[in-house]
Amino acid sequence: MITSEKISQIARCALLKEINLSPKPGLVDRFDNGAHSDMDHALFLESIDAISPFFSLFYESGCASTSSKEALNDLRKVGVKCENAMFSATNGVNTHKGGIFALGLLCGASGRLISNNQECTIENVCIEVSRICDGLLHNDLRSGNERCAPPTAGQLIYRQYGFGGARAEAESGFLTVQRYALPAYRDALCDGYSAVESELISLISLISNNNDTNVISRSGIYGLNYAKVFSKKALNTLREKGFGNFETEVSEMNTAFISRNISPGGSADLLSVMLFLVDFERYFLNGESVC
Ligand SMILES: CC(C)(COP(=O)(O)OP(=O)(O)OC[C@H]1O[C@@H](n2cnc3c(N)ncnc32)[C@H](O[C@H]2O[C@H](COP(=O)(O)OP(=O)(O)OP(=O)(O)O)[C@@H](O)[C@H]2O)[C@@H]1O)[C@@H](O)C(=O)NCCC(=O)NCCS
Ligand SMILES: Nc1ncnc2[nH]cnc12
Repeated sequence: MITSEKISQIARCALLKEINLSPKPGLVDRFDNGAHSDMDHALFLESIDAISPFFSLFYESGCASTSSKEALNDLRKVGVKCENAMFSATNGVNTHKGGIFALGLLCGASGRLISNNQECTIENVCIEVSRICDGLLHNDLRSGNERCAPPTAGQLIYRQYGFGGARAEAESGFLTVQRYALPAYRDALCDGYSAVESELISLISLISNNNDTNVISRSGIYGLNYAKVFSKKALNTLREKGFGNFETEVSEMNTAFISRNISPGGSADLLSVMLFLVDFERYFLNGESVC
């Protein structure tokens, strides 16, 4: 398979694994629609089909770029077209805006690494995303620099609380994923949990650490703190009482999140990022078969 197709397959696979992971608190999954009245599992599959053809375009755009700094503008042009395709497929529902942004950057950064013969490690691809996004938070969100009117939820939350959301995660080289989700995933696999169980543990560790602007826009700072505290408690339950009790607590968290309109969509996007990174390194560095 040619490289752009493989990158595209890894990105699509990350989105499919995320949406199929069930149960997930407050999020759409195979069991229910979480805190959402306008989305369901089938809509996410339609959205993934609409987005997938763009992943090879992000990759090729990264390959063609002459510097990290220059790459962002071209990637964003592909990103806007991809967002439009998503909105047409979902009748205007925002299923994957954050996911397109994060995975589009990762596909573009992969193109830059591979075309420059750099080693395909998780660390290198995250450093490249960080270089591509250098200055993004300041340039997009500093007062007077906003890219669109009316301001988006992300822009308003940055002004009010200073949380940088999807942009800050990308500009940091996905630090929240590297610091919390990946170690949780690897530890869980080492402890003998299945890949899917390990994905759920990673998601809960993301929710307990991520300043998800999607949670804040739907349920305020109260909702963010509630989500963090509840997911920390579930991780303690996992350590003290094992996976069965943890899974029961995740189901209780789902009911509690739904009644408070909490949807950790940013953490779902970061789970997709982690899944992309794991398969990217397994395939391109270690030569393992993935997806
Ligand atoms: C730079 C872009 C991300 C655009 O940013 P923008 O300012 O337009 O949007 P934000 O409000 O900043 O949020 C973007 C999405 O990022 C996800 N997210 C939030 N916090 C984090 C985080 N800490 N880490 C990672 N990702 C994060 C989140 O996406 C998920 O939630 C969406 C579903 O939410 P939902 O509440 O159901 O739907 P909404 O439409 O938001 O509200 P309702 O009306 O339904 O109540 C879903 O997309 C998930 O993926 C945030 O939504 C980037 O998109 C970009 O550059 N785009 C190109 C166009 C462009 O340049 N735009 C710049 C501004 S015009
Ligand atoms: N499974 C999911 N449910 C709701 N919002 C999301 N954003 C990304 N994945 C999501």
